[in-house]
Amino acid sequence: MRGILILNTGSPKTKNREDVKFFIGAMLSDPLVMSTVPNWFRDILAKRIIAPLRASNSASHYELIWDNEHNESPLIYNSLELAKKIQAATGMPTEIAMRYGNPSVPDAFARLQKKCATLHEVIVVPMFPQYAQSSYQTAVDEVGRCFLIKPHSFRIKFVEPYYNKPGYISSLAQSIKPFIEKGYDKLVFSFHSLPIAHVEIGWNKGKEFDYVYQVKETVRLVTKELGIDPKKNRIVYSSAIGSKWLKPDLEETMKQLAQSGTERVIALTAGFPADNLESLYDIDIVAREAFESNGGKEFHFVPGLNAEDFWVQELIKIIAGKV
Ligand SMILES: C=CC1=C(C)c2cc3[nH]c(cc4nc(cc5[nH]c(cc1n2)c(C)c5CCC(=O)O)C(CCC(=O)O)=C4C)c(C)c3C=C
Ligand SMILES: [Fe+2]
Repeated sequence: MRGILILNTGSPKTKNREDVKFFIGAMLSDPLVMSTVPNWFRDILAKRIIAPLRASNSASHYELIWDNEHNESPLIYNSLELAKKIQAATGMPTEIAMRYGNPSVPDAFARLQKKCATLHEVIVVPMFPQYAQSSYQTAVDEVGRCFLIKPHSFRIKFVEPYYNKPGYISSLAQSIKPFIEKGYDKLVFSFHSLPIAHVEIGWNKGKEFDYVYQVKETVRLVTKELGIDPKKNRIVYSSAIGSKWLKPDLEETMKQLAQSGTERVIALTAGFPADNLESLYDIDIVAREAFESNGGKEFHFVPGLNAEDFWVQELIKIIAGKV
């Protein structure tokens, strides 16, 4: 029997400052995330300097987007819902695991084995449509490390970034279409920003590792699928932590669009299939506020694909490509 592991970055255990600090420290002490800092200094910088400095501000953002009804971060809740639906639709045991924090990869492996004693293969599905060393690579490396640390009675296979897969493109198009039909001036595709140094490493390796190429391909294919005017699109980047990161910036672009007379904007992230801090806070709160307070009239946020039935069906087809 095969099993499925839905893999993502992770979220703090709670929205409390201490848990947020722990999560930020874990993320930033990852050499694939903070790669320009010497090894001996990375942990100190991440856990003792940046995390304590950033934690209160970041916790206040989590406070605004937290799923209080389910007492969970939206990212974890959405991932659990997706896993439940995939398991129900395929009959294959399905679990979630996070690169940082919980649920951890070893725990997810154990739960899959508990669900199925005859498990012979686990298909790992990193929930990153575009490749980045700080998202896809570090997550699959973690799965590899946890797999090799002790003997397992199953093998593992990885789903590759699906930035151009028809099922991802058509799902995005389907989620955007109702907003397009109401009329709009600009369609803003937001992606997580990256340090230029990471972008260059990927670009030198080729298209398979080239974040900006994959971002542009996703947008080109969705535009084609929707049959809309590419001149009304904007690609922007959010969450930059420094000047030498990918631009144009989401918030800055929203201000400029509003100030130059754009009235109706549709905004979404095509870089995160599951809603999280980056979509619910950066787009639906910060970008909305930047647009509306600068004279913009209508701001429409397209929710993530999360556990939408049409996406579940298409993701299963993407996963089946690995079977
Ligand atoms: C496309 C996926 C992601 C990329 C690429 C990525 C790069 C990246 N992130 C940081 C720093 C932080 N990321 C944080 C949270 C966070 N990041 C991603 C995804 C990508 N990150 C997710 C899904 C999350 C969790 C969001 C949630 O809802 O919980 C954080 C903590 C939150 C905050 O304070 O903003 C930090 C810090 C760097 C430095 C980086 C590339 C080098
Ligand atoms: Fe991040």
